Amino acid sequence: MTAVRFQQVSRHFGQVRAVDRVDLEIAPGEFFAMLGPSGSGKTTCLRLIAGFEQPSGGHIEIFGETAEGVPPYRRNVNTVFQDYALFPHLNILDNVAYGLMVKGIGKVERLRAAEQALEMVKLPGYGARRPGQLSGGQRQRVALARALVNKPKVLLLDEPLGALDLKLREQMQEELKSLQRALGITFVFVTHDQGEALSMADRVAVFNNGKIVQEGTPHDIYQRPKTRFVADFVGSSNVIAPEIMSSLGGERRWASLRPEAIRVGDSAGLAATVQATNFLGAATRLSVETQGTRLHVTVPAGQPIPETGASVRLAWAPADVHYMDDAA
Ligand SMILES: Nc1ncnc2c1ncn2[C@@H]1O[C@H](COP(=O)(O)OP(=O)(O)OP(=O)(O)O)[C@@H](O)[C@H]1O
Repeated sequence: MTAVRFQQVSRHFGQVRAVDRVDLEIAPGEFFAMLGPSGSGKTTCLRLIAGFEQPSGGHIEIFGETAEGVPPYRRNVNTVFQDYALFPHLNILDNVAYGLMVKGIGKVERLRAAEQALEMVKLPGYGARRPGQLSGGQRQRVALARALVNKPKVLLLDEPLGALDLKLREQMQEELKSLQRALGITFVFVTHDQGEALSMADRVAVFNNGKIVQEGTPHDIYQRPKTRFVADFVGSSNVIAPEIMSSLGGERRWASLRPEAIRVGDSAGLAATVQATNFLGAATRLSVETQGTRLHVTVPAGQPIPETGASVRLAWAPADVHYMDDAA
């Protein structure tokens, strides 16, 4: 059984092909990330699963049932929005219980379920407050509890951590991941943050121009990008032109080379000049120039950092060069 299946699904808005013949299969219990730049069609895909949009073409199934024509509230799916969409005039418990009230569940039962959901997201006892009395991270948890209380089979998350500062975002990434494991619910997560997708997801689909350009485990996507677009978008790889690869003794094809795969020394290797150094804390990022091409190199903390303007030699293991099928 597949949790979510897209067969040649499209969604057009006038001339815009927001989603363009997408095939997709998400397994039950999977943490699936949709990653891509702004306007690449991720949110529209999520809205198609939720039922807020209908496809212009193709077929969608959710747990084996045809989704076309089924309204959002009849799908076993809930969405957590980036802006959380909490009701400011209701207290937290009523916010969380709202979906159950709409379904006609009695007061005692729905408040008990809402309390449980608040415990799940580590906010027990916060029920009497109003959304305005909570921090951003706490509001985010309430939004999550409000979706979980409905016991959806698929939880859709649209950039749910976008409004949080970095530290809180990292903490919530871990919490979301462990909650997902504990509950076994299928999570479909939209983000334009490659670090977030790679660290949280079991599988990632990379979107560009309404299409999935690559799909795989975070490791696959990072280590073996199929195209220049994926190499560039997922983790700032060096993309090296065929002429340069062949002048370096490699194949005459486009290749990607991760900044951390390049070693900097002063004896053997490719001659390069340091153009800039950028201290990042755990590492320093160098920008170097060689044969008219600029490369990025990551030097881990504790190793000597050459000065700007210094001549250095670059080396890497041939196995770290990843040739790409397609130059698009
Ligand atoms: N209701 C709409 N009417 C017209 N065009 C739309 C509509 N919704 C989305 N689009 C267009 O469809 C394309 C894909 O949008 P979508 O929101 O799915 O992208 P996205 O990858 O989620 O981007 P973001 O990260 O900015 O949310 C964009 O060009 C967008 O302008």
